[in-house]
Amino acid sequence: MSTFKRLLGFLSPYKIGVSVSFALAAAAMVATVAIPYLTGRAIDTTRDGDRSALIWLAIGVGIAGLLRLAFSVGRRLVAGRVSLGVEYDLRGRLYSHLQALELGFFDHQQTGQLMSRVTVDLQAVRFFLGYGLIFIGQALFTIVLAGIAMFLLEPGLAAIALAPVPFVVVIAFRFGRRSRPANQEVQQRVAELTAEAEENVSGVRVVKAFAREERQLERFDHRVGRVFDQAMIATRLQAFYAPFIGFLPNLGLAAILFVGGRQVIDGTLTLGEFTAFYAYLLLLIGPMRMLGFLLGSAQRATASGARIFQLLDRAPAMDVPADAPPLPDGRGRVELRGVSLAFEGSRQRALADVDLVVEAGSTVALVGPTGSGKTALVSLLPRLYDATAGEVLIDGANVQRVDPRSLRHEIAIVNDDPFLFSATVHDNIAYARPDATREEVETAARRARAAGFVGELPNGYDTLIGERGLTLSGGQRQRIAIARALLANPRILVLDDATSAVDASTEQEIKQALREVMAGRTTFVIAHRLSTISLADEIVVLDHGRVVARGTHDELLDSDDFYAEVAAKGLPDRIAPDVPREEVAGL
Ligand SMILES: Nc1ncnc2c1ncn2[C@@H]1O[C@H](COP(=O)(O)OP(=O)(O)OP(=O)(O)O)[C@@H](O)[C@H]1O
Repeated sequence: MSTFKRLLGFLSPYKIGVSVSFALAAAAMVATVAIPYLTGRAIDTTRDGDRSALIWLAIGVGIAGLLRLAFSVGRRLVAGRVSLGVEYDLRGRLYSHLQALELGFFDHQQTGQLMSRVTVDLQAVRFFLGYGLIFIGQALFTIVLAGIAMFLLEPGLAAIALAPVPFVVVIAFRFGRRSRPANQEVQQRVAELTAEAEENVSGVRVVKAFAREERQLERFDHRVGRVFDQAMIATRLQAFYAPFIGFLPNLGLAAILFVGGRQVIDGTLTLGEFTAFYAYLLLLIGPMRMLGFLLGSAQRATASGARIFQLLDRAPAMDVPADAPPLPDGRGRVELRGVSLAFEGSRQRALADVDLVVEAGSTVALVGPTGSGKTALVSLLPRLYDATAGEVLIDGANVQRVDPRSLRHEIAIVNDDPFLFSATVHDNIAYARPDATREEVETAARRARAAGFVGELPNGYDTLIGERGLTLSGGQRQRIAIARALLANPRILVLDDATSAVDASTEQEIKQALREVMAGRTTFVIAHRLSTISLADEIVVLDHGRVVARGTHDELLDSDDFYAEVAAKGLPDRIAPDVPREEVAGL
């Protein structure tokens, strides 16, 4: 189905509104078309010296004007509602579609590109569907009505006056064909520009830190220039075609002045008829001029529509069975059977044939060099990604066959750079459980060792924290995120470098607290500090996506050279051989 037809589909819930708009537009045009007729009659009446008829004709013009006003106001109100309704629906559809898409989709998208679709493109579509389409209808209706009126008045003159219309139609179509690709490219470049702006703002810290403002400005300028150049191409097309379309009827005007004027002189046409005729022709020029602009907006809407459909047509890649049951009860036993994971667009497997059983309630540390697949492994548990091969089971249920909401309810992940919303501390901690009481929030914060600094914030738990929690330090953000995870009371807790930004003594404190909260739930710890790793009952060593060793810290130090090397090189608090592990770990 063509993009245009699909766009019209968005109007289907508003059939009544659209019909009423068209009917009101038509009624307004009938009133408009009546005015030249009445004016012509009035002029002839002046010649005949009929004063009383003149009054009635003047009243008639006034009434026609008022009707036109009333119909136009009504049409704008109804059409405005349709337009905003389409915008409302489209926003909702786009947003819920984005929510339904799997995480992997977002890995390959620039935020600005998505933003641009839900703002710039959506505006173009809603303007056209709400207003443009009706204006086009109104313009065509005016042309037809005025044409009929002219033929009724004087067919010969009408034929001359309307002679340019076929040319207008041909040129308008040519314009449409040429401007569509030009507009599509403009929209694409605007999206690139939005993406660039978005990156500049999000990356402002790096930009400032490296004093690269000028380079960013240059890049931005380049993008702005690209938009400018392409928009100029579209503007040139518009600048040539739109006035040209408006110019053609002027030829008719000149011809009518010449031919019609002679007929008046010869006495075969009254002055009134001639004036009416002339007024009809003037009436035609407006819509014809508008037609060029409106067709341009139709092209923009189609270009934007194509970009919106690209997004809507991207089906979620993560299958969820229709009647997926919730995760069965259990205490969080995790089993990976022959699991492999290859990220989209990546040739190497991030995980390769991993077999792993983590008993309920135990704590396992994942250790391995950077890029060895630790984060990849834990992201399979809540189905942030799907294993390419093998099965991930939680309490005996394959994660791909249970309801993802109930699954994710039972797993909380804290990572090294947690995202906090622009909301109060309370709301951020209670994100997974908005109904949590202040007392519960405070308990979670205490356990995460966040209560201390939250108490010092200007409004305590009601302090608004800025976008991405910029007003908080990295370590503070991590502690809020730990509190958020604890309040969710999950069956499985994943701490992915979750304490990397807190100082050693705070980490000790958090650890003491974590020992309490880890009791009774399965915990995965990814950490580079030996002190954190030592919290684990068991350590799993990963390398290049494979499990290369597992055991306790002592076992591995003795038996596994790789772990010994990772421990020695990768961990800052390298242990002296004679210091007991508990001491190093601060337990
Ligand atoms: N979303 C993604 N898309 C494509 N490739 C990815 C994605 N996430 C990770 N990778 C790749 O998968 C491999 C494993 O990454 P992973 O994040 O699991 O490593 P890690 O062991 O957690 O590393 P680190 O200790 O640095 O956090 C890496 O080669 C990485 O480049």
